Amino acid sequence: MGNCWAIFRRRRIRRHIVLILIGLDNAGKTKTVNNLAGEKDDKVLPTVGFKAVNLIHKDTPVTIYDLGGGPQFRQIWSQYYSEVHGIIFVIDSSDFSRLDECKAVLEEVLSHDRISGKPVLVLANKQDKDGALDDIDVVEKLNIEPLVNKYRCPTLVESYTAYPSDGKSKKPKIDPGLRKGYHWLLNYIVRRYGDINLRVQTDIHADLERRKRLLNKAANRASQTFTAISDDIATQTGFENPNFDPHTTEVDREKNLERGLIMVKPIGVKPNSVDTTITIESLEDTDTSGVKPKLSPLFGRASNSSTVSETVRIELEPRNEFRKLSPIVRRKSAASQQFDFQRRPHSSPTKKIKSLQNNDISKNSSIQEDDDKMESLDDKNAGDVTRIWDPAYDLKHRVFIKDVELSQLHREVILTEREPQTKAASSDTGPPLATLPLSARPASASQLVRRQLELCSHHKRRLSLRYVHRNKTSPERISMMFYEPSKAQRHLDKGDFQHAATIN
Ligand SMILES: Nc1nc2c(ncn2[C@@H]2O[C@H](COP(=O)(O)OP(=O)(O)OP(=O)(O)O)[C@@H](O)[C@H]2O)c(=O)[nH]1
Ligand SMILES: [Mg+2]
Repeated sequence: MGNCWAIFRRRRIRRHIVLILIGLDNAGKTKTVNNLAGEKDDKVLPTVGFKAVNLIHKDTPVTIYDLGGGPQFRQIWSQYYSEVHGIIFVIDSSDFSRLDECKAVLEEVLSHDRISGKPVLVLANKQDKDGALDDIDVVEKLNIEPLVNKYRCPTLVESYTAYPSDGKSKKPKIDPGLRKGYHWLLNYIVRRYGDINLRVQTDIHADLERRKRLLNKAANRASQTFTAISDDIATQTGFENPNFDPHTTEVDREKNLERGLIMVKPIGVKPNSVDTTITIESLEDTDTSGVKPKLSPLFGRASNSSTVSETVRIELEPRNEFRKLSPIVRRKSAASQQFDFQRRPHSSPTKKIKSLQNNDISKNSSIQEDDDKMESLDDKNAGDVTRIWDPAYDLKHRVFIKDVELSQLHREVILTEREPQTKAASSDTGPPLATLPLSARPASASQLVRRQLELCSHHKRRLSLRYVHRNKTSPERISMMFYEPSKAQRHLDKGDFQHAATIN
């Protein structure tokens, strides 16, 4: 009865053994796996990436990943380590010049925490060549014994020759050394399948968790903080402001500063991060009692409480989505346009303000979408670190919502002027967009975001906002809000948002 139960249990376990076949390039890995699979191969080519071979061993399916051994492919080996039950490491035992490299690579593999402890078959290939090292020499030259003891890898070293097919027999012969080694490895795994597979599953799960954590981390890193300070600085720091007024004097700007006009300045920019979030702060200070606080960028006034500072964190859509949301205001009266885009301010507008005296941009503009154009411009400008201005688009204004360091992933909004809405009825841009609000071109990042909200409602897009409430005495409170657009609205207010959850 006990025997029956043992047989029943053994049958119930569905085994699937996964092996990797690695070693330096030209060691003969592909030739070896072809031998094992009984495949004829007159000529083998270097493996680019990997090749998966499925075999059966005593009713158990076996998958062997034959990985490319070239230096450029070795870095992908580790991606397979978690899911393998055993390792086959092939050595060209006739190539003495690469023994040191081989030793270093073997140690790197065995020391990997997803490999150490797993069974390893070391195959000393090309025994047919003159002077080839046999298995005992290989153990000695590669210092295999202390190595496998150190990393607790049950190991067998076998010497063999991966035979070429002779053309007569259907299947290539399998060298007895190879056969012996292969069977040893599979039998070892089958005997301890429960333990080894548990380890494999645990490693796979841990990898998935790690990947999730990394993704979350990347998303957090992607959050950039921008503090509202002024349009001038906005231009200097990557928010190229098409409404930047070159006629404003330095003194005026100082005054604006005192009045708390919005400036946009990235804080703590980390290279390689993606700017998916813009934070605009409205700060109110007790010392500036006579000064009216800046309007909250999204929802009217900042808090009236003198001690509270409010941070509005606006999650923008990912780049593609953002592009769809981005406003394009098409200019119709090109003749009146005097703006010199070749010499428009880039990184330091203050020095070039004088050159922009002729700017005569109408404040009466509205928003239209033009995805096709945006698409082509997006392609054109992908990776545009230096922001070369293309005269072909000289009637358009660009607003870069990113810092230059984040060049690969920058977002851009292209704005050109358009005639007032009354004339726009005959425009070629389609009727639905005519209902979009007439408003001045965005003067700052906050206005730009407000535009996104307007478009969001117009296009019935869902928008989520993550709020961070701060004050000087209590800890930060983070809450999420969602906006589900139901009807096109000219203005959005706090009441239009659903309060979804308080995170903290
Ligand atoms: N003489 C001899 N040549 C062999 C033997 N095994 C493989 N070769 C030859 O060695 C060369 C490389 O073999 P591959 O199987 O492509 O080597 P690999 O390890 O897969 O190389 P990569 O895919 O680049 O990592 C080929 O020309 C094979 O014909 C062998 O046992 N004896
Ligand atoms: Mg190969």
